[in-house]
Amino acid sequence: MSTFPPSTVLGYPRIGPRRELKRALESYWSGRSTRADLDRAGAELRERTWRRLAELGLHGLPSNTFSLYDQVLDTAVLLGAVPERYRDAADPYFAMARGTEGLAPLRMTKWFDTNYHYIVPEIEPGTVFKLDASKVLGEVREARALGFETRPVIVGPVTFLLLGSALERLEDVLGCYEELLVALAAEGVAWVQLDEPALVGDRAPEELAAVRTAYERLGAVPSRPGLFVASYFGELGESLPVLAGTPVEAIGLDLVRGGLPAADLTGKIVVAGVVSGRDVWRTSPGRALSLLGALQAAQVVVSTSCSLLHVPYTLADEPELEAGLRGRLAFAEEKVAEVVALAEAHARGAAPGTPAGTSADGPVSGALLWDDDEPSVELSWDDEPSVALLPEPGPASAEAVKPAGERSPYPVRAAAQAEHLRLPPLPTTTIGSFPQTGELRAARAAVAAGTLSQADYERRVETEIERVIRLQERLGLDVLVHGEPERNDMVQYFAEHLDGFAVTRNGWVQSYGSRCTRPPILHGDVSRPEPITVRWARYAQSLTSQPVKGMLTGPVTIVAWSFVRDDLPLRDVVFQVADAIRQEVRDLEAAGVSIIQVDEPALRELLPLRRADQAAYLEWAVAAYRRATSGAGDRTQIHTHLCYSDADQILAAIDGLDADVTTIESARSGARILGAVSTFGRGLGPGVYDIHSPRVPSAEEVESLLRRTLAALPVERVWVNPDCGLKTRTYEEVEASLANVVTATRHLRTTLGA
Ligand SMILES: Nc1nc2c(c(=O)[nH]1)N[C@@H](CNc1ccc(C(=O)N[C@@H](CCC(=O)N[C@@H](CCC(=O)N[C@@H](CCC(=O)O)C(=O)O)C(=O)O)C(=O)O)cc1)CN2
Ligand code: MET
Ligand SMILES: [Zn+2]
Repeated sequence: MSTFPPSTVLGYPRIGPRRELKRALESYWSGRSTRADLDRAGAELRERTWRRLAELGLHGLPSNTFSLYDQVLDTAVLLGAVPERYRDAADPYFAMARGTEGLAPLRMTKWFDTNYHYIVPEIEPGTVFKLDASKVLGEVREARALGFETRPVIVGPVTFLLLGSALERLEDVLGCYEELLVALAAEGVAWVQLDEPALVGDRAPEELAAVRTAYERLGAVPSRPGLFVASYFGELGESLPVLAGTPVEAIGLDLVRGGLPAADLTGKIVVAGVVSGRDVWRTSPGRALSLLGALQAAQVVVSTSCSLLHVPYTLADEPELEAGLRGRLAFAEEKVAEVVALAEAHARGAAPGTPAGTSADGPVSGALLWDDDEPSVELSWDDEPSVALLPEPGPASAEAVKPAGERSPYPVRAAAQAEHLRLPPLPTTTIGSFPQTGELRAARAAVAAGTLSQADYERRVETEIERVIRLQERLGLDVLVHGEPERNDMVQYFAEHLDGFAVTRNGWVQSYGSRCTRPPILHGDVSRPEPITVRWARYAQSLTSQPVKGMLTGPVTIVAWSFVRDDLPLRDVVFQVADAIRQEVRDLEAAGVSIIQVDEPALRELLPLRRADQAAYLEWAVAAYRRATSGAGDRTQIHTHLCYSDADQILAAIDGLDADVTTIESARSGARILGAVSTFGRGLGPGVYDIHSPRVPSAEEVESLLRRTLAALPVERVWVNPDCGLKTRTYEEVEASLANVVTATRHLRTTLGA
């Protein structure tokens, strides 16, 4: 087996530094360009990435890290797991990802504990696996034509099947992987990377047995590339000795979140993830080199802890960042430079902390890595003892805040709210955002460019709020929203109005498909200099006699979707944000807003991957939410919103949030949540409209989902709403869909005799 290149990354961003892929995709989807145009845009992005990685001095270049939508969907296509109903679609790949006329898309859910979403493979007993290696081989050839030898990256068989809840199909799938290895060897590929992040979670004995079977079988393929199994997002734990006992030549370890391996890896190549792919902080060279030096292995390769998909492209595109902060940061390109510099230092046998100084061959090598040698503190959410030993966070300000938990019990509040709000049965509402129009986005860009005044911008926001209010009145919705037109994003907007955060101009990170966010950087103590949303809420309420919900993002979500300082326990940081939101809740209430929604869609996302750590997390996360919301009086109705399909796993914690009403994704996931909600003790709105798809649901479809909800919950507690906010949809889609939602609800009310 050949040696492994001394430095590599597990994966790379693919949306393009200026979101070129987003534009190419959306242009193709809207019919403004052809599939060939899209493919050309993809090829340009791949070429640019390989060239840049090589320029930065990286030795082991990955391929197949590009995807037009999602790497798990690509793997399903690779293995032939395309459900029958999509096969005749004009473009089956995007039909699975987004749905088409009359055809709902596949489910989509969060990739482990990240804000990236993957398409859930649909594997039925009748699924026939059949290899289609064209994309993988195509990228290898494409890179080779440019002069680059690459290592294809593919989701591994165990993770793929666990994501598709079909581990029993291991034998069938392994046949395809064996065939793939043979094809790659015939192509002259030296190494292949199989990603197995699922192995960092708790794995049952039969799952560990599947790991053994899989890698013994693949290891036994007579003529094959070297096998590199990559783990990330945590420590392998009990999977490590199993994997180490198979013939795989190289094992990737996340040494940012996990510790040095406990198993004997002296016969293996260790691909050491010492540069974090999950944060934007510079790597401490001292810590990284001592880890590298401590590894006992046949070869130590320097790498990232996971794919760099989760960080922005480059600091070079952020001229406005304050210099002091900037000096502490590294985005993808800078992280690649760190990997290269660490590999050089490690090869020279540098003692920890020795400046590299002389590595003058790369444009960003030495200086970036070494000129500030402050050891950075480890990620605090792995830091259990410090979490346990934390003192209670103090109040945000000297002004005495009421202690958490002082609202009356739910039945008392529910009665007070019913009296005050006088809503019909099955009240209809939406989740907050209405379509973000191109005009609004352009107006924000114009303010940033100095070509539109703040006052003119604010008038446009008001005009949009009025349009949204009138539309909802016309549609006949019961609880209105202002539509969030003033927000670029539900997290970034709050970060821009709180002290302690920095935001980027081009720091885009893919969230799903063509959708991206610019995660703010939470680098200091958080506080709220002044009210954030009150003026918009007050304006919206002034336009109508219907109740308008105030709309806030919860503390866990603000932190989860930001890059967070690593010198404080995560819990402390979340409580700082909770105190700021608490002030906003009280100001909204004082302004006469009688329903306030505090979104917590990322509550599930930060749930630790190992069960042993989950209860402690849920306890403080729920406490932070209650701290943010419990300043409201009994008559004020607190809503929360979560949007992921496996909320059933933490339903008890969601109940613990003590919100009066919870709206939750359900339509996109075939209403599977309904099986678990009967014990839920408060108002609940399982979504009846999948907003991630451009499809308009019919009134019949909505009514049938509502009937299923009513079979699971008492009618007095049921709310009617979409799965999530409407910002990614067009007004045309939204009007038609919401009209059907209202029609279905009214029809159902008549059949209830209500
Ligand atoms: N942070 C976060 N995470 C989340 C969600 C979320 O809403 N926020 N929702 C869930 C699903 N994930 C999502 C992630 C992103 C988007 C989304 O719509 N993102 C927008 C960008 C939002 C944004 O920052 N918009 C800015 C910048 C918009 C822009 O593109 N401006 C143009 C210029 C304006 C123009 O002429 O069009 C440019 O920069 O080129 C604004 O509105 O101000 C997109 O990809 O299109 C939706 C859902 C889970 N995770
Ligand atoms: C990802 S959850 C989104 C909630 C937010 N209030 C919205 O409607 O956009
Ligand atoms: Zn949502």
